[in-house]
Amino acid sequence: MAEAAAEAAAEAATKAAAEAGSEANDRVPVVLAQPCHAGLLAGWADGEVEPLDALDALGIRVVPEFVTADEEAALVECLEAGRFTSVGGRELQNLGGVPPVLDEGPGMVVEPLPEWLGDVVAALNAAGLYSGEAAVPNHCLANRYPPGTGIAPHCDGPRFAPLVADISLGADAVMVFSEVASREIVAEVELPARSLLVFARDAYHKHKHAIASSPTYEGSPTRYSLTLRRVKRVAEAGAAREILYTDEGLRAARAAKFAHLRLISEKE
Ligand SMILES: O=C(O)CCC(=O)C(=O)O
Ligand SMILES: [Fe+2]
Repeated sequence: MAEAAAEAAAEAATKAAAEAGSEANDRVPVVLAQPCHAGLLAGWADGEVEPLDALDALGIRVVPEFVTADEEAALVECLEAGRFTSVGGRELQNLGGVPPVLDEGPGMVVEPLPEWLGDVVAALNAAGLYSGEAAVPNHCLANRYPPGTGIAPHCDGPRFAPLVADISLGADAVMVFSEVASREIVAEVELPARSLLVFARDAYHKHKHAIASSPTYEGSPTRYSLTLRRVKRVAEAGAAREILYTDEGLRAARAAKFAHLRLISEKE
């Protein structure tokens, strides 16, 4: 696709996503029960607890049944009320803003995370995942994988604080971690529907992760994931106004959005 056409498509998608956002925002919070998870991950992100196993030592842990089946259904319903943008087969919604691609510029113009997601963040916090404000997620990339799609090996990179909370909904998947330097596969981690995957430390910095293509048989379930992270560079309130209300700001924001879409569609 020619660059101009791609840019126009990205722009249309941005507009559609902005319009769709307000629909999804109206949804009430999905309240999570899971009292057993309180404190479960305290100190984990900083490597302050004894690892459970070799995976955990690398900075990878899966918490099965982080949400119940009812909560899963409610979360999927909230996602389906928003509008997904198709990027390289998989479909996504940027919630909380569009992460900046470039090192310069004012950073992400922060939009509040949708209300329906509020208790999910609270539950992660209650589990003790975040040791300080600098790690609390301000962004959620929601992925939807139509049959036959996945995500190629990639690192989430320096735009985010190195701590990912990834909730699987609707279907199981396997995440493959491979060492950046050697490309050696070090782990194939099962992500059952309703589980929470957290990864940090070496798993974040020294490994790529990938999701194999989803199955294509008739009636195969659709998988969704909520990937919650902290975007490190955010625009000051004044800068945000400049971006949103001046022609130059809007042009820069569009270019950044396009670069972001290109980045996430060209993983490896
Ligand atoms: O779908 C997933 O579980 C992983 C998504 C992912 O790696 C990403 O959005 O960066
Ligand atoms: Fe990722």
